[in-house]
Amino acid sequence: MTTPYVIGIGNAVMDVIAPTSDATLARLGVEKGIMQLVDRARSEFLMAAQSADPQAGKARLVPGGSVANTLAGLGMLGLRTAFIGKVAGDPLGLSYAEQTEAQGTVFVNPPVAGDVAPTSRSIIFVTPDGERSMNTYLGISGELGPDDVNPATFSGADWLFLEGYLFDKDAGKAAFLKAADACHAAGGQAGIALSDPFCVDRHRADFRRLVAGPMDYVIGNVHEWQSLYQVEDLEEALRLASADCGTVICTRSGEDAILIRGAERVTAPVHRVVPVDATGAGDQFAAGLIYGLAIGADLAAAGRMGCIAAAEVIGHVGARPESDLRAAFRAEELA
Ligand SMILES: OC[C@H]1O[C@H](O)[C@H](O)[C@@H]1O
Repeated sequence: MTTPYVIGIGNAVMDVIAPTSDATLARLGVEKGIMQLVDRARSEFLMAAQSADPQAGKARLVPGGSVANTLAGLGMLGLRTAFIGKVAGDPLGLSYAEQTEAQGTVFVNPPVAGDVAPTSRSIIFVTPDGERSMNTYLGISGELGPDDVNPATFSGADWLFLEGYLFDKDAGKAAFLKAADACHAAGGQAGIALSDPFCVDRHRADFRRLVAGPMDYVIGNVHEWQSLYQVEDLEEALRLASADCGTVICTRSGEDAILIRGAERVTAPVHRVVPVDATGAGDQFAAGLIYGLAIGADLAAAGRMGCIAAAEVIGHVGARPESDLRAAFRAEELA
C-alpha cells in the first residue's frame, strides 16, 4: 500500500497557549470553554494583559488551527500531509510556515508579502480544570478563497479534511467546493469537521448542502449535529445526517463516540483521563479516525484510534500529540 496522502484546508493560526486562573478569565471578560472571534485590538489587549499578569504561567507560541493540528497528528502517524492555509509574510506567518514544514506537513501556499492583514493568532487561556478558552483574531487566514486552491496539489490525494470554522465567508465556501471537486477527481474522499455550533447556526443552509452534497464523511459533536438539523433529539439528528451523508461521526465529550456508515453503526469507547488542556481533543480524534480509515481499519477500530488520540492530547498542554500514537494503537492491538 502506498502511504496515504491527506490534504487539509483550515485556518492557519499561531496559538498563544497561556495558563491562567478563573479569576483572570473573569477579570478579562473572557467567556470560558468556547472559541470566540476577537478583533485585532482585543487580541493585542489580551496578549498584553496575559504577559503583564504576575499570576499567569509563561505563554507558549506554537502553530495551531484545527485542521492543521489534525494534519500534524496524521504526519506523526506516518501519513503524507499537505496544508492549505493563509499566512502573511510577518514574523508570525514566516514562523508558522517554517514550523509546519519542519514538522513534516507541506505548507502549500507561501506567506503573502506586502500590505496585507496580519497572520491569525489565538490566545488560548487554559485554566487549572483543563478547560480552554480561545480568543481568535483571524487576520489574513479568514481571507482564504478558491484562488488559494490549486487542483494540481490534489494529484494522488486520498483524503481531504476541511474545517467548519473557515466556512464563515463566501470565499471559504467556494474554496471548499473547489477542493472537494479536485479531491474527488483524484479518487479521494472529502470530509469536514463542523467545528462549532454557532458557526453551524450562522450558515445552516450552506452546511446542510455541503453535508448532503460533496462530503463523504462529517465529524461533529452533539451540539453541532443538533444545531445542523435544529432538533434536540440526537438520534433524530443522526438519522437525518446519515440520510444525507455516507459516513457520520458524532463525538460526545465524556461518552462513547458514535460512528455510522450506511447501515453500519458502531460506538467507540472514550478513554477517560483527567484533562490538563482540552485544546485539540476534537482535532486529534479526527487524526486517529482518518488514520484508521486511511489504513483500511474497520469503522470501530478507526473510532477507537480517534478516542486514543484525543485522550493523549488532553493529557498535556498543547493541541498536538507528544507521544507515539502508533505504539498506543499497537498496545490495543489496533494497528
Ligand atoms: O482546535 C484547536 C485549535 O482551534 C483554534 O483554531 C486554535 O488555533 C487551536 O489550535
